[in-house]
Amino acid sequence: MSEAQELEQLRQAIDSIDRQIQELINQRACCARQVAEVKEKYAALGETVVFYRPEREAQVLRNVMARNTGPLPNESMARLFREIMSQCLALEEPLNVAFLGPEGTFTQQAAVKHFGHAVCCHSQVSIADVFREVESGAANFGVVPVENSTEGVVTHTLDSFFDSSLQVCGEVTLRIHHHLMRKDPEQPIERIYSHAQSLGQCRRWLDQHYPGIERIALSSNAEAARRASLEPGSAAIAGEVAADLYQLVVCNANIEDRPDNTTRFLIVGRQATLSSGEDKTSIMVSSRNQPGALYQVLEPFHQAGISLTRIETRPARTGTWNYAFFIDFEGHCDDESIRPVLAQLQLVAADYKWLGSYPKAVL
Ligand SMILES: O=C(O)C(=O)C[C@]1(C(=O)O)C=C[C@@H](O)C=C1
Repeated sequence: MSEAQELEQLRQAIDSIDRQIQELINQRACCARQVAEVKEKYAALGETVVFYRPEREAQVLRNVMARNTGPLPNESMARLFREIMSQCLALEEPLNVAFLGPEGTFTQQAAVKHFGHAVCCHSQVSIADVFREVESGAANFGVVPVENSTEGVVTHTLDSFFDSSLQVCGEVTLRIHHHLMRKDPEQPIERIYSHAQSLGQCRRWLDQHYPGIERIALSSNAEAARRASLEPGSAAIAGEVAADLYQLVVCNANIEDRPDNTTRFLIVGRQATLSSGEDKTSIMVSSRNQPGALYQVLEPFHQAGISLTRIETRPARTGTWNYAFFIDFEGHCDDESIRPVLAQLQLVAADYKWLGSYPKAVL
């Protein structure tokens, strides 16, 4: 057989498989439509029907990864199913998602990674605006950064929970790669723009390569890229999406000081999420101002053998030198093992707020 004949044979096989895949995807979409009808049928009169089910989506993606035999890697396969589910959900209900903008931010990438491409993403200028959009019902969900593995907590996000009724209904992590980008690489660099967090994540690289050059913190990396696209003597540190969006040349790729640089984002919404089997819970507690108070807050976790994934301190709103602790731990508030712990916490804490139970990030 010639090369052309061999290719022709294999391509016919691919065409036939594609037809079957397409047929099956449409069958799946029909099922999703029926699921929507069932949800509508059983919703109480006047009750908002909840189409988006994060716990089920997490289970579907985990199942895909668990049964995958390759040659496609688990994560690539799960990403394909992420998109299929995103399109299926759009048939049930098109979702509006508010994210910390502008266009081209890592938060936008996180939103797409979590919900897939079939949602409508709406850029917001601040974290407070993301919360407001969701609280008012203008958006179904919001996506905000909460912590970075190099630079630590995003305080604005944590503080937004003090006065908000929104719940955490999901988390998503994104490996962050920073690039130095320019409009015209021939021009000498006079200043470098980026978000303060990103300047911090590339501090050592900048000290080594551009020690005397002014670093200017802006509201976002995408804004930094936009400015660099307008000013010939400027460079920006941002991600690939921003470079594409503002047609900048990447002069130095992956300049983050730590190769495992990762940001965690929260999905906030107005609905509680059921248990997916592998969940996390976020709470906010403040301890009484007395000896052993923090110990009392942590003791129930220790007794129940529950692993804390994060603890963060923020000044509380209740008075000077009072503190609130933001605690994330493994488990769902409905789990048998978690319920008594939360009950105990409410007894010992001066203030207690449950922020949400949600599936652990799958992708
Ligand atoms: O199982 C459901 O509740 C569905 O609506 C179906 C489906 C899916 O496509 O698998 C779609 C949207 C939901 O967020 C979860 C899953």
